[in-house]
Amino acid sequence: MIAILGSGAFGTALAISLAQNGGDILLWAQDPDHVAEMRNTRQNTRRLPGPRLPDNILLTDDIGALPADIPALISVPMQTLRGFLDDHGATLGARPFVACCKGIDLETHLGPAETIARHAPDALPAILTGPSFATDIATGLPTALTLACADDDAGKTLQQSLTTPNLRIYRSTDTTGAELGGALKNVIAIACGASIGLGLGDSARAALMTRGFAEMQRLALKRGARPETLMGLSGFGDLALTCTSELSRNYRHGLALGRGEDVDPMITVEGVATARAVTEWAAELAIDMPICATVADLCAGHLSAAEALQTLLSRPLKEE
Ligand SMILES: NC(=O)C1=CN([C@@H]2O[C@H](COP(=O)(O)OP(=O)(O)OC[C@H]3O[C@@H](n4cnc5c(N)ncnc54)[C@H](OP(=O)(O)O)[C@@H]3O)[C@@H](O)[C@H]2O)C=CC1
Ligand SMILES: O=C(CO)COP(=O)(O)O
Repeated sequence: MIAILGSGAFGTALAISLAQNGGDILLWAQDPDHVAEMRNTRQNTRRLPGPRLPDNILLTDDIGALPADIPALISVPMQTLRGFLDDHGATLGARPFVACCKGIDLETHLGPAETIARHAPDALPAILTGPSFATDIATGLPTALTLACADDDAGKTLQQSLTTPNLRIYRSTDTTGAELGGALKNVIAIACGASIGLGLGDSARAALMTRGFAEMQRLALKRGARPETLMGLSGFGDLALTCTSELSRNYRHGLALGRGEDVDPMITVEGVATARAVTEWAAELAIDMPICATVADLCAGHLSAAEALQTLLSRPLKEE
């Protein structure tokens, strides 16, 4: 049995895929009405309308009822992870906690696996990340993800249990590289969306992706990440997906800003808070992150998309 805590689009998609392996999947939502709705309709109409929830997905709002020892996949937005762990970490006790979110905490500047290590000290922290749209996973399209866990034996066990016929899991011990790649690519996706929204074309987007990747590497390597992790699914792979697809909420958020359209504050767009967190953090570490800083200003309304473009284009010329 595997528990998935958080019934958003991603948690639900993972539950549907993992259910193919035959064992029971416990899917927890914080709202009892949401649980009742999913039980009655066998669909998650609020967050992932369409795909049917197989019968071996057991729905619950009782987090205290989780069997001991089974891994808990935590699929809540990054800015709520710390509060979730403070509320439920002790109840969940010692077991693998697999973070399924992407971002950097605004207050602590920690990524998901680091947040688990700090706020749920009894848990074994791991992270599941990489290029994957919830709708692709839920509809059975082939998807490859990285499972990073510093304890390689525990990582191997998780890799086995999270692999499904359509979900191919690669393993890493570099949790820092995996969590920073997943967090930072969302910020660059907002920049790419904005450039397309402004009508700047595909060449400008390729430049932003490349220079954005240079920023991702700069910060991650300084934090001790391994270069090959950044080149892998959780870094380059997810950057490529998110910067080029309108299925991405981060990319669509940027598109709207570029076009001067309103954005919906109820949609989970992890790159907005992460842009701010990473800009503050990079300043503390004296790392140059001009694209991330410009995205932070754009999202905060301090710059228009056209001004953001001008900010980047007017920077002093430098060696690549
Ligand atoms: N969607 C995707 O394609 C992918 C998403 N991810 C990552 O997964 C994470 C979650 O995203 P996603 O599932 O899309 O988000 P959604 O917006 O679809 O759903 C967020 C879910 O989190 C729940 N939630 C929010 N705060 C809490 C809390 N404090 N305690 C318990 N539950 C809470 C919400 O519950 P409620 O409805 O009650 O508010 C909701 O069910 C993000 O970090 C995202 O980057 C990763 C890969 C793919
Ligand atoms: O992380 C994702 C794809 O890997 C999902 O991207 P969005 O959160 O931008 O929709």
